[in-house]
Amino acid sequence: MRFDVITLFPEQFRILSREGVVARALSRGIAELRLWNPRDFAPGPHRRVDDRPYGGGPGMVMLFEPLAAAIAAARAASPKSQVAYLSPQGTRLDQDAINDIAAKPGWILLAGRYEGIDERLLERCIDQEWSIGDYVLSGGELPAMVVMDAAIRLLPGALGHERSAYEDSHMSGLLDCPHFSRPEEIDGLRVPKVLLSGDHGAIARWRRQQALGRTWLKRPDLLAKMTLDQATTLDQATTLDQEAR
Ligand SMILES: NC(=O)c1ccc(NCc2ccccc2)nc1
Repeated sequence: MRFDVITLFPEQFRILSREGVVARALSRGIAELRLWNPRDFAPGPHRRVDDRPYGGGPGMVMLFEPLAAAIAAARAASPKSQVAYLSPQGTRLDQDAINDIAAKPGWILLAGRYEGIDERLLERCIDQEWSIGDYVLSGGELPAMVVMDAAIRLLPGALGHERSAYEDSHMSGLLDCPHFSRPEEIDGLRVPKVLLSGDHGAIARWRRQQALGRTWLKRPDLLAKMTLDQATTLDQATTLDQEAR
């Protein structure tokens, strides 16, 4: 999978190639990253990439021409990739959206700065607009890295243990179950007995019921997406959860 990122701050992306799942995927060729700086496409001696907004108001707007030229260069290098712009005005991403993103051959990600970009870029050059949440950051670079991390970890071979990506909570539409490791007892707090039983069926059931119970208590909105039959086991889970407490 190939990511082309258009950014005024390419140095920020060094962090991805240093350590962790994304760095390993990049070094193994499971994913590729290429950076494009709009300033390299800005004409004239001053190579301007931003200017004041028509109509007045605070801050600066990223100019059409350098971004359009950078996007065209990235499209030429990655003809199968669509262009996605990271902005608070974009479609909210969730795990389903990330799954779809990870299924594509590549993406050209546009990381905006300042107050945003000239609106005509959205008309002429951008295919999709995404938001990682309802808050404003100083730039689209971190959202771009969030999307890359969430998508790359789903690629075959990216995680040491394949199954852990697909057993993730949000992969099942539920929140995650509790996790425990050594020691068995900390300050009077013990590991649930079922996890020490070696009974993998009981353990799997307990984990599922815990995930259902937690989702019901903390994120009932996620349950709205689930079918009725799955939700009925919820009652059992909540009872079990009360018994376990
Ligand atoms: N919530 C997000 O995904 C997000 C994306 C970008 C961003 N900052 C850059 C920017 C600011 C204003 C207009 C367009 C881009 N902040 C948050």
